[in-house]
Amino acid sequence: MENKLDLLPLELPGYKLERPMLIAGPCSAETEEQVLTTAKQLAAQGVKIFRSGIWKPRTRPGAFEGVGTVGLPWLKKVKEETGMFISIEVATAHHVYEALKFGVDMLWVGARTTANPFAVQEVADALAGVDIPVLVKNPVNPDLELWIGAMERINQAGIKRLGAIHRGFSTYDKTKYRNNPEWQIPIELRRRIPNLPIITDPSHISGKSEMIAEVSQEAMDLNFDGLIIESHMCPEKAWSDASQQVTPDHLKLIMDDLVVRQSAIGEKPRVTLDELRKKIDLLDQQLLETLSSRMKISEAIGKYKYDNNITILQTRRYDEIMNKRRNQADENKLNPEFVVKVFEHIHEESINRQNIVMNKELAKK
Ligand SMILES: C=C(O[C@@H]1C=C(C(=O)O)C=C[C@H]1O)C(=O)O
Repeated sequence: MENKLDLLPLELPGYKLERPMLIAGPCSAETEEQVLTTAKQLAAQGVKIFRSGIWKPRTRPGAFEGVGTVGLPWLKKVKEETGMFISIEVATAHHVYEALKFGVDMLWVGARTTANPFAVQEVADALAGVDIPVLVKNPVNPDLELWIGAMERINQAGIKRLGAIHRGFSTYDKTKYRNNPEWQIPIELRRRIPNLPIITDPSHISGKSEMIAEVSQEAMDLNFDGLIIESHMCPEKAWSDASQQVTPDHLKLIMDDLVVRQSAIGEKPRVTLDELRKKIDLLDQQLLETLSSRMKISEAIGKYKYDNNITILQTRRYDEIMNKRRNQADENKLNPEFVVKVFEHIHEESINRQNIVMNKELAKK
């Protein structure tokens, strides 16, 4: 499928966004005092774009669902008193109209909304004819097409200042992340739509304040364009997402420590990079040849199994292989989880190949 978005740079009036673009502010607007105090502290740290949740989609009923429209005048005040741009999440046409009424500068579509094309279309229709930057969070499920589809809907409504927010993906298993980053998905998004800015949300990926620096650094090293970080004047008292918010002072430390490497490859290091890349090309070639030889053996095994009436899947052998390869990972200084994933894919393909052999043999009869 073609991935074409009609894009303009993600700019705000009178403010050119530079890498890393930073959006910071509390998970939720709670009170006028909390919003203004947090905003002033952030503005003092040089933050230019303030975020705050007004309507909060919650997993279960009964949790704090945001203050709603009453919070919008507080944000307007933030804009007037600090000069920061203000940004909020919208999930319905009503949210869009209210946000625009109160001069919100930038909007984002949340992960749960992105997952629902009807909701995204409603937001897109409400945005028709409006020139405002819109960011689209990845859907909760690791579905790149759904993410791109949501951006296409917003783009088709005429929004050209578009960006993506990578906030990680829900998993049933508990991992060290609140939402698994699955970096390969935003990397693939970058490959497909190179001029689309991608902003990382380390707060929702990590779910804990002490991991935000690490995830932010990873985002920068993957050449993503910005960060959206939840910051609250008093995180432990926050009405939502207390564990993943940082104080404005903590945010400053994170930003000061962040190493922002250049994305372009300069003249001098190119020589060594070229050499290293040649080595990678050669190794990849060897990997492919090895894989091809392995598949040929699988096919021979497939023929043997056909002739001897044996099932393709041999669970005990498969199990033995997986255990061995997992142990060999360490010896080869490889991550065992990575090795297991690779061999799962190899096994799947090996089974497919044997299936094809068996079917061919069968057809000969
Ligand atoms: C190749 C075989 O068939 C299947 C594929 C395997 C593999 O590719 O490593 C292992 C076990 C079987 O499930 C085999 O039986 O050895």
